[in-house]
Amino acid sequence: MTLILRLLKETHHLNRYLLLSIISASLCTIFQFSLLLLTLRALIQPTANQLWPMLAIILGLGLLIGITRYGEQYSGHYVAFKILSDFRIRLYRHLITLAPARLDDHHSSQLLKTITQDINAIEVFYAHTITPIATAMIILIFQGVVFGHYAIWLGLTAVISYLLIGLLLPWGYARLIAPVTPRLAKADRQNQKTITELISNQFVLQQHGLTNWAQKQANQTNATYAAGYRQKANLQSQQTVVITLFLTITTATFGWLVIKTHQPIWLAILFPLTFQRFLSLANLPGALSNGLAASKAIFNLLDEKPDINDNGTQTLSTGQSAIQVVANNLNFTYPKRPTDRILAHFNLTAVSPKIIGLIGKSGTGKSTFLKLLMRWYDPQSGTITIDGTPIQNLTLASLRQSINYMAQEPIILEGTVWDNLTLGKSFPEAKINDLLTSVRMKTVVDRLEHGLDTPISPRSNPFSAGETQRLSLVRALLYPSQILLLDEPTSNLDSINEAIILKTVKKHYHGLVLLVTHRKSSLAICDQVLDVGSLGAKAD
Ligand SMILES: Nc1ncnc2c1ncn2[C@@H]1O[C@H](COP(=O)(O)OP(=O)(O)OP(=O)(O)O)[C@@H](O)[C@H]1O
Repeated sequence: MTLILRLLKETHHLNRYLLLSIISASLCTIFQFSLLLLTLRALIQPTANQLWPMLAIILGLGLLIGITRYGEQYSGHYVAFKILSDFRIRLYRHLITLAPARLDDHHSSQLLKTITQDINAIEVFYAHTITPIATAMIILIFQGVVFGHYAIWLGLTAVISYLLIGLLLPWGYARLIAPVTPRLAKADRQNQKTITELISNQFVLQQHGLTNWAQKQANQTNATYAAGYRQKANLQSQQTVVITLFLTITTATFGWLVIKTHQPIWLAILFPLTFQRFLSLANLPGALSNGLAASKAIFNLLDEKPDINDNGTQTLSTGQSAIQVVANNLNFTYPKRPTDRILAHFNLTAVSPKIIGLIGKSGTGKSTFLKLLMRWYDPQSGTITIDGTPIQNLTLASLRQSINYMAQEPIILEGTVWDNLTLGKSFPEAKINDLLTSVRMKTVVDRLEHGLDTPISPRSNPFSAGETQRLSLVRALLYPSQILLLDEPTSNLDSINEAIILKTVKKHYHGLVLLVTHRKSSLAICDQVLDVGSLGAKAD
């Protein structure tokens, strides 16, 4: 209930459209009911002198049905699409405050599900629950009163039948289906994950003769999913059968009452045609349970507090070339692994212009220190200062603009080669060509049919790993910054690529470079080498 109230509160600005949808839907059903009633009455009890007025009324009702149906669809879809876009925008905005830390942990696939599938489920929830329930209640009263006007027993039978079919049965089945839905969703996720892994890791599986084993795993998760799906489908078919049975019984009872109370026979024909709005409620349990589960996931994400705040007000002056970074007595554990201390009393001083190599055993915390410097996370205690200013006192924008970060896996964006280098800012082509020449990429790019205008994307990248890394160095050099963080940028590359990258950095970069590396050959360009283990990073 709290969830539903919060959903309504969060979308209160759309309430007038919801109301419009409910009013249009109710009017539409009232006009349909009146049309059926008048037509049946005219057919079964024809009166010659009423033919033309009757035809005019029927035509008028037809027109009104069209208009109100349009109003219902228009406002319903408006609410649904607005909710879709509003929640997406809110979630994206919120994610920007949570990222990069939130995307740095290992649950980003769940996050993507929340952004895509869960928002869609909320949209379905609004489209298929609130308006249908409210409309059904209005129609229940209206049709109950109309039938009651002919005979009180007819009115009562109609109301009880509507309640049974629109409320009690769906509610009963909702209780039966409720435990199955999350189980099914979990099995579905597991199944998709297993199959994706089976396909994407096929090479490794074949190499180790594990294809059959992986296939068995996939069959098992698939069987669990299929069993859950069958259970849900069975319950839903059962519900359809029970509803049909109830409809038959209530129609027969109503017909019998019509005869008993000497009412016109067309009332008995009209009655079974008046269930449309109540039958549509039968699908409610599915939409409701999916919608509630989805809103829970979305609200959990929206309620998540960022690991860092952006309360700093100072900015770094961008012009100066010399810069000093000091880490003083840092203590840090990742929020998700609070018992695993990564940095303990960690100290480091680095002054530009200099290339400083950071070395240390795998997992000691070299990349972690870079993440603290970029403020993906804040340390539990200790400070990092740049030119004497604690980085918490700087605006995030200023801090991050003063740092260029190149990771082991270069980032390729959807767009042309030019877009990927310039990130939308305008640069003289000669400057780009110069840098491309420095990293020996000019001829590689020129060989492409459309040169710098060639479209590339993470899925369709015509460059090798080394070439992509060299392009991302050009991007880094185009955007001036005082600090360049290189997180094992050459570890996947051959010595030629490594040499090109390091020589270009040495030649073109005049700020402070922190180079995390395991390769002895990379250390040759460093002015200073620091072993993070001796500075306070995790010893084992
Ligand atoms: N987002 C995270 N959440 C929890 N633990 C993390 C996270 N990122 C890294 N770790 C853990 O922190 C420790 C230090 O990782 P880090 O990547 O800083 O080490 P590293 O010295 O750069 O290692 P390598 O040389 O292998 O790249 C590791 O044990 C790692 O598993």
